[in-house]
Amino acid sequence: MSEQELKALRLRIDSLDEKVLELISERARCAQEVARVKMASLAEGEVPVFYRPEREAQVLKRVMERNKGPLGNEEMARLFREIMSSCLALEQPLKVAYLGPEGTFTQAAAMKHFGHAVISKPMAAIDEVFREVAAGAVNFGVVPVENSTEGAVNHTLDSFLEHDMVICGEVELRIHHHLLVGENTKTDSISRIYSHAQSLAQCRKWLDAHYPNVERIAVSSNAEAAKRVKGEWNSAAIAGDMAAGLYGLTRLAEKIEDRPDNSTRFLMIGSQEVPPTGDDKTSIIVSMSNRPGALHELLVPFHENGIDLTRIETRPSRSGKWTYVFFIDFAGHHRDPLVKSVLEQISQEAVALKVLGSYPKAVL
Ligand SMILES: C=C(O[C@@H]1C=C(C(=O)O)C=C[C@H]1O)C(=O)O
Repeated sequence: MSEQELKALRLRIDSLDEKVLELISERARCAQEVARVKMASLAEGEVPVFYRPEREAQVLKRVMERNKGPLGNEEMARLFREIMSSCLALEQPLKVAYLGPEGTFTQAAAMKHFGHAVISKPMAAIDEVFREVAAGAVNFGVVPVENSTEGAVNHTLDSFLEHDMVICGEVELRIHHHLLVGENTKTDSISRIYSHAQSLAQCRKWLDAHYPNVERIAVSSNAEAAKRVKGEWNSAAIAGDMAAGLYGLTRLAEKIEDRPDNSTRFLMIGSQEVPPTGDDKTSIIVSMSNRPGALHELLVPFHENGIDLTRIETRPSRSGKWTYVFFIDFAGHHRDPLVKSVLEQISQEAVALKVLGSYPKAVL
């Protein structure tokens, strides 16, 4: 390609960038107008709601449907995710608490869902994320809820039993783990490997094959593991890209998770009810009396009404020995007439039924 051709193309890019810049600014001004209209139409004492997850899901879906390439749908949606995040921050910067410290997969999930224009606050434990949201110190919290290799995150499920929270969204993240070492690590004399228990479990076979005799030490998070390695010459950490970057560690081995599709699902928790988008999920907690056929009775209404159950999990109820609660996720919104009637049928048989929230299915 000649210099001449390159120069012409760069001029074209400059002129396109000017148009993109102007259009983004116009979009941002529109978002400011939306804020003005929302404020003007408030009733006495009503609190304005700036963040609309159902609208954001629709915007991203529309972008993906209309995208003709060459950028892929996910890539394009990611760019629009950031534009919306910045536009919303003009209306109101969201405050989001997540399971920290900085560099955790939960932080990456928070950024994937809300974009980078949020004020994010790392918390030391899942329960603290719930408490921070309940106290009103942040608008939303982000917590892991299940992993495709290791199953439920029980701390999160149990926290739902203790706090009144509304689930406002979900996001899924592919989890890639690396074996990380610091500048001073003697790589041939590694005697301990730090990571979160979930990550150690997700890499169990790889560790058995490559480091069978090395001590595996579970710490509070992958980011904490990465932090420890920085100051030790004989240890390594299993963690992801964010933690590696944050603590300046290098990858001794990449993508060491046992299952290549290893993914974690995260929930956004808050106090805001989300209206239907037409492609939603609902999460409920149900406790049934301890008698034969109780689980069957719970599931029949879903089957009879053709409602797709996406997940069912059992936890001790904490209100009696050997009594249980069921966490159930299914397709649909609790305001859909069909879902409403299913929930009514269940509540007739159940000891207790609580809708944790209906929210758009993960778009990104
Ligand atoms: C602009 C709005 O407010 C926020 C910003 C959005 C955007 O930038 O597209 C979408 C939904 C809201 O989170 C709106 O409610 O439409």
